[in-house]
Amino acid sequence: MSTSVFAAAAAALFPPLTGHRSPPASRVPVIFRRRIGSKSRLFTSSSPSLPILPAAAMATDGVAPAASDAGSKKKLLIFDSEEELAVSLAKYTAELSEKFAAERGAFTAVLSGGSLIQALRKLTEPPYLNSVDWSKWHVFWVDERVVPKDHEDSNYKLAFDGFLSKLPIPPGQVYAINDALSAEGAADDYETCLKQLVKNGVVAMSAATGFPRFDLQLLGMGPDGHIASLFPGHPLVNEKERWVTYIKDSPKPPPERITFTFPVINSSAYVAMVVTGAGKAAAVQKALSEKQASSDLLPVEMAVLQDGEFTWFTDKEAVSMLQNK
Ligand SMILES: O=C1O[C@H](COP(=O)(O)O)[C@@H](O)[C@H](O)[C@H]1O
Repeated sequence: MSTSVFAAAAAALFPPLTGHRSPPASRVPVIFRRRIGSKSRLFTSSSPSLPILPAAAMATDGVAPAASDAGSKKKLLIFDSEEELAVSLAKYTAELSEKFAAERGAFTAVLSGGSLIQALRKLTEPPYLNSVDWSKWHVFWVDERVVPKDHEDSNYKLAFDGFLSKLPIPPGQVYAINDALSAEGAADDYETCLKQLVKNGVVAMSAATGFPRFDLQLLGMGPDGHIASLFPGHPLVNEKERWVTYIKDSPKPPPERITFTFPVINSSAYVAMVVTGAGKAAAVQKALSEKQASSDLLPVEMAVLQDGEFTWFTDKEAVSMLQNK
């Protein structure tokens, strides 16, 4: 891949790698930029109290290798095209699959629905089709619509048709919701399933939060800043106890859904937030620039990992409203 990568840090949000900082008063990210490649740009940050990623931890082709588990880190990758994003997302996911398969004998991958599934298409092609150890994969959904599995609105169907049906993942390791149950029943059932998988060691537990710690959550974001089925202004965004909950009045159809809660999303080891297109630029701009009062946070802004690495995979259109790109 003929790739250029720029490493950069937005001083307000992303502390620079070598100590350059914009004045604290500035709410507009000032970009510190260092050329390390050619077509995508990489912004990294960690919270001020946490170690800043060394340049060596950055990608040579737009993808950051698996990081250590210490602290919470944020990265912003900007690709010239969705095609390049898809290539990098496949490499990133394959590397994490290898890391966790070696470390714990299993790789727990959480999928969203929506545009994410199309962005995962490169994993279904060589070299990944043959090089990834698919037998180690355990697949979950961050949210699901309460519809039959063969319904056009089903996130399972979307993932099966576009991704899972092309991969040799053991069917018993693909954890779809029980579509014979009500929304309440399906959420309870999925939570019970997760608890069992924690007990038998397939899903890790976060010692820090007491919630399950998935290896990688591959998430999308709606134009309104929703992630999973956690919508702006909906009380579900404040759920603190449940692992999986349900919604019956989703503003985006269909209305009945089940969803992971923020404590589960935020306990992940890695999150890839995959966001493309100009229609999402306003939400990206809000999430990645000036911080608002906490009552005004979009769901995507509430995705803050306790101890993990959060990487935005974006294209130029999605970041078109950010300043100093
Ligand atoms: O309804 C949903 O929407 C979001 C975003 O979808 P996208 O097509 O705009 O990427 C998705 O992440 C979620 O899983 C899905 O249920």
